[in-house]
Amino acid sequence: MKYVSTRGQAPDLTFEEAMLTGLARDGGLYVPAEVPVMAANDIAALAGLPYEEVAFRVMRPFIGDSFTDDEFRAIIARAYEGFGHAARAPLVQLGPGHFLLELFHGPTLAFKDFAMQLIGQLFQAALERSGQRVTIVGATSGDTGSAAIEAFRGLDAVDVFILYPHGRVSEVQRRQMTTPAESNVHALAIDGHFDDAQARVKDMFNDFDFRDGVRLAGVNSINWARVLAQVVYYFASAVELGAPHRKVSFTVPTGNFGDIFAGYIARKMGLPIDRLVVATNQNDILHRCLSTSEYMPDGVIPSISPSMDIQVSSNFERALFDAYGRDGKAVAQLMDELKSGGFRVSQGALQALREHFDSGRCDEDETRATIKRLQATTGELLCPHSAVGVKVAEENLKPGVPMITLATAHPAKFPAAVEEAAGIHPPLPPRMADLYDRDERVTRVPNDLAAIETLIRERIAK
Ligand SMILES: Cc1ncc(COP(=O)(O)O)c(C=O)c1O
Ligand SMILES: N[C@@H](CCOP(=O)(O)O)C(=O)O
Repeated sequence: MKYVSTRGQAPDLTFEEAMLTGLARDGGLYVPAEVPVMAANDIAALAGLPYEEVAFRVMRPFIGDSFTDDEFRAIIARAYEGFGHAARAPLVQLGPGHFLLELFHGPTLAFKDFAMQLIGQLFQAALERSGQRVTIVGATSGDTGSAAIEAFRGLDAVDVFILYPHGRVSEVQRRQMTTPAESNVHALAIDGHFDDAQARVKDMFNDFDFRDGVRLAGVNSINWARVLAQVVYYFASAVELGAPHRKVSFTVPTGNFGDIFAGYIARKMGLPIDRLVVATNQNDILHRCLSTSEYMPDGVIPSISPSMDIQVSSNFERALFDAYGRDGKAVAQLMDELKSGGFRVSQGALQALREHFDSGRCDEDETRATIKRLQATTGELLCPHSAVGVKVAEENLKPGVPMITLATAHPAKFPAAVEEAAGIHPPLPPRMADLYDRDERVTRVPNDLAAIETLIRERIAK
């Protein structure tokens, strides 16, 4: 199994190489050269299996010989043993034909744990084997950072630096990143918004002296292994509702396009997905692009679903690569245009995107109203991101095709917004009850590449 860059100018890599590399050296993102297809009877055979076994069967073809079957099974078992629900990703019915996939039972209460717990184990196994050390950098609007810190804290072979936008994450998210005491964890609060943090991370990957000097690795969804781990719950939930004998649709609260791209991969693998619906908050660049073909970032507006406050959506590049017939040059051209303001997707590529994706937008009042209404009618207390998904899903229900909305975070990560909307304060699980009493450790950094690189070099030299 080989991985190729979306910009066509970087060397092809194995799964393990792509995982440890993060961003391709031409600035692109790695994708499988070919997506393996699962036969309908192999999909049907997933019914009733434990989540871990579904994970093994779905991901195995992408791993090549990077890990043996026994190693990979053991890694998967360790990754999910700390989840607070036996089903890992339970499905709850919200109404006729509408289901919620609860992805927030992992250690940091967001869907990121599904991938991050797995790649924490994969990195550890690969680094032990090679005896190497790496410096992980990540940008976060709140959830990737806490999940990465939880997965990598205390690991000898890794220093982990997480850039989050100062003042723009929830207090629970911030404390999850700033309270771990392990010395290999470094929370950095950047002056700017998420897009700035993500741009600086990509700049570090494109600065080869720095990249090679500190052995840079990435854990954002630029890392293919992140996306792959998320493909699994599309299979697990669709099979629970009757796939492959029946089609299902998914609505996905979307920001960086990683989670919904995982659904797109599941569809390419043969899972009968009818529609993949992109749900955005008021930072609706993806909805606008799919509606009008124009991709023009116009500034991030802070919202009550802060993890989706993104205008430069990293994984959209992977979807564009396919939509442009895997033409790396065309993608590189679009990304150059993005640097100078934005781009317009060609009619052919737009049509290709619309074959898979629908989209919708949910504003702040609608988000609050959805949290309140769902709590009153179903008893389900949604986080604001999941509420965005539910509202957009309701507008896209189709008779005869079950809709699964991804619930991407636990309401307790966003207690202020949830309480304002529903009048209920969602408590943290008991294991996190002392989160507000723990000491915080964070470094404020300017939105300046050289300053951030200097700080990282100094910290890892200690
Ligand atoms: C709670 C939550 N919902 C939705 C999203 C959007 O997911 P993606 O960036 O994969 O589109 C994020 C951030 O990634 C998130 O943290
Ligand atoms: N919403 C994310 C943003 C980063 O996304 P990623 O999936 O590319 O890591 C967050 O919570 O940090």
